Amino acid sequence: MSSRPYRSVLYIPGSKERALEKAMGLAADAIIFDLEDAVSPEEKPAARALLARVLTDWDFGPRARIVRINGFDTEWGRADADAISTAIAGGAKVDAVLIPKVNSAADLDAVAERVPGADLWAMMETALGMLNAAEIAAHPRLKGMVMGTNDLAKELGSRFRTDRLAMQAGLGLCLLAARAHGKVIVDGVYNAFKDEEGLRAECEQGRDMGFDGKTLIHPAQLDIANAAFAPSPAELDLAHRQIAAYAEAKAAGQGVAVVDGKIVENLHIVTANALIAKAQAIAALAG
Ligand SMILES: CC(C)(COP(=O)(O)OP(=O)(O)OC[C@H]1O[C@@H](n2cnc3c(N)ncnc32)[C@H](O)[C@@H]1OP(=O)(O)O)[C@@H](O)C(=O)NCCC(=O)NCCSC(=O)C[C@H](O)C(=O)O
Ligand SMILES: [Mg+2]
Repeated sequence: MSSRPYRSVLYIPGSKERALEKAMGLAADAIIFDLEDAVSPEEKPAARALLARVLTDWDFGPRARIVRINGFDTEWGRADADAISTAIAGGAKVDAVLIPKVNSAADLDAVAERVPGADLWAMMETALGMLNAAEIAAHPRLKGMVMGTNDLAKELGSRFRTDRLAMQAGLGLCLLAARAHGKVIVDGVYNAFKDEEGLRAECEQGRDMGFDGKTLIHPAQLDIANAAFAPSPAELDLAHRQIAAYAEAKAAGQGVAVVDGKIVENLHIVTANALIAKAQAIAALAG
């Protein structure tokens, strides 16, 4: 699995130069430069050219750069892929290409062939994609998955609920698939970008389920996601105490320690070390 943090993954319409400029100073772990749904058909050619320039000339620091292209079932998809491929060959820094509405591993093959120079990420947002999540996650070029909960709700005909009951089957299937194959997985967006409490609750739900972070649509959502998906001081304190107690137990010839009334075994030490490594990666990102 990636050691790079993906707590906050901000979508920016590829057509909005001002927002792209602003992103260079925002506390996002990763940016999705969007050519798909946030860009109107009329704006797509200009957005493609703008992104090629921006990704070559501008400095986005440690933020991961992910470009969401249009699907190959649209008139823009192949031209997007070719433009990104050419830009990469010309020096553009692109960490990954994000493919929308992935239904099967074959959808990834088509893009993989056309963009040899970047990792692939998949938007998980169709009913068929949910059912094929395991083969999609197993694709050798795939490094990450992004939940597209708006499109999924549209396909399911489901309604928004704060507990996201209708999403649970799909979220769970994709999480299982991503974890089985060691891939990054990021939760869907929270549309009401002025509703801080609602966003915080949904971030915490996603974090507790096991997601690496949340996709976001507005800079005002960054701090909440960054806080929710980072290890808390209390969690880090517990991790250090577990490691110390387990080392002591082991030295005394025992396989199990007890901390705060709960058993600590080797598997808990693996989790504790992963948590500390995550905190260190976040600190390194902040410089
Ligand atoms: C939602 C918005 C349309 C709101 O835009 P606006 O009204 O302009 O917001 P503000 O005036 O509050 O903006 C304040 C400043 O912040 C900058 N800004 C705004 N949004 C972004 C952004 N995403 N990244 C970077 N900077 C941003 C503005 O430029 C202002 O800056 P300044 O001029 O200095 O004051 C807008 O936020 C927006 O377009 N968001 C992105 C929408 C988007 O990308 N949608 C597609 C992805 S979601 C999706 O497709 C999900 C998935 O596929 C699914 O199926 O679920
Ligand atoms: Mg979508």
